[in-house]
Amino acid sequence: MHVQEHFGKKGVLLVNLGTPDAPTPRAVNRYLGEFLTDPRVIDNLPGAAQQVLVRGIIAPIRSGIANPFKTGGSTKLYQELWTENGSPLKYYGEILAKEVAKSLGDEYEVRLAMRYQNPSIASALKELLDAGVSSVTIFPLFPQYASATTGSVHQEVMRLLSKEQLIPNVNLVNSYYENPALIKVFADNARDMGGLDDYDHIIFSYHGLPQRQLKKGDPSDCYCYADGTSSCCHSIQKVNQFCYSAQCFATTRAIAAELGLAEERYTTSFQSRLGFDDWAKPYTIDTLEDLAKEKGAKRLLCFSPAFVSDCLETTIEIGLEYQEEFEEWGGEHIDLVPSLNDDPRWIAAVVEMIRVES
Ligand SMILES: C=CC1=C(C)c2cc3[nH]c(cc4nc(cc5[nH]c(cc1n2)c(C)c5CCC(=O)O)C(CCC(=O)O)=C4C)c(C)c3C=C
Ligand SMILES: [Fe+2]
Ligand SMILES: [Fe+2]
Repeated sequence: MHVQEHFGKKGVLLVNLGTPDAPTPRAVNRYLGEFLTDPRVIDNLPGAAQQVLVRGIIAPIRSGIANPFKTGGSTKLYQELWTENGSPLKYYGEILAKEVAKSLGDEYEVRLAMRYQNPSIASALKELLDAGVSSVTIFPLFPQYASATTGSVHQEVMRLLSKEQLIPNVNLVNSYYENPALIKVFADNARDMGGLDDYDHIIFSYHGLPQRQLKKGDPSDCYCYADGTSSCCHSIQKVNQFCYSAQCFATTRAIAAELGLAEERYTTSFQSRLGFDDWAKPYTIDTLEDLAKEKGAKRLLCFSPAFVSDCLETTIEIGLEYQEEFEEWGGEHIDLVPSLNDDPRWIAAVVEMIRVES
């Protein structure tokens, strides 16, 4: 129900984080340069210092461009991730946009954009505005809200729209961490693997965030993420409704409930820490070490419900790097629950959420 009639199509922008254009040091350097100079991603450095540090040191070293004789860390990982279809994050994003457009039909105009690199938000938004859409619905491909991801997407959209003479109706989707259809796809994907009881333990591993950012995002100041033992963000209320950590715990609870998992069978943990500051705890890597060394765990099942498609952080970081460490500590195998990717049930879930929001 809208306050005015809509003429023309409704625009939809599906936005994910972004990925390098190619698995080469130059492209990875460009990607990391844009990503890590975002003040919502590294939020504790003055602008000029962030530019110098990221573009002069962090991105060149991480991408390997600073050392022409050795392929750098992130570039090597992207080379392992790359498939004949390119980066999975972009490949599945493109399929999602195409299928969502097909399901929504003529009433809608749908585009995929990436917060960093390509296709850019600027180019996709321009296409929608040029098509004369009556509204734009921004649908970030992050089920849980974080200032560094969803917040940054929304800020970039608002920055671009603020320059327009004609600003259409705008809908900004914040999060969908408990969407029943999304929860069911993750749960069904685990069920389809068969034998949940055969696993020694189940991990729900989310992308981490610096504790500093979690504190800013949760006025309740409960520090639930500082050591992973406090339980104040293990329920969502008005005060912590946008807390990333609280939303992650809520996603875990919903999947666990759908599967009927007892609480002692699973752990929520956080991965992909960058830098020297404390991030949300427990760290996935510490949880794996404890499970292997102290609890004698051999077979683990791992959900990655902060990501809607395969990406570096799932396929490579968990599937290869953590797997290797786990084996060194005496474990045998970490099975990854398949991501949502181009699953028709996930596509239907997105279509349904967009119909409600637009
Ligand atoms: C799912 C939500 C994500 C949050 C929250 C997030 C926060 C965050 N990330 C970094 C630094 C890096 N992240 C990198 C890769 C990456 N991150 C996400 C998602 C979230 N990040 C995705 C989907 C990906 C993979 C993209 C792909 O191409 O497959 C990387 C690049 C890889 C590397 O060099 O290690 C960095 C760097 C920070 C600092 C941060 C919060 C402050
Ligand atoms: Fe990240
Ligand atoms: Fe919290």
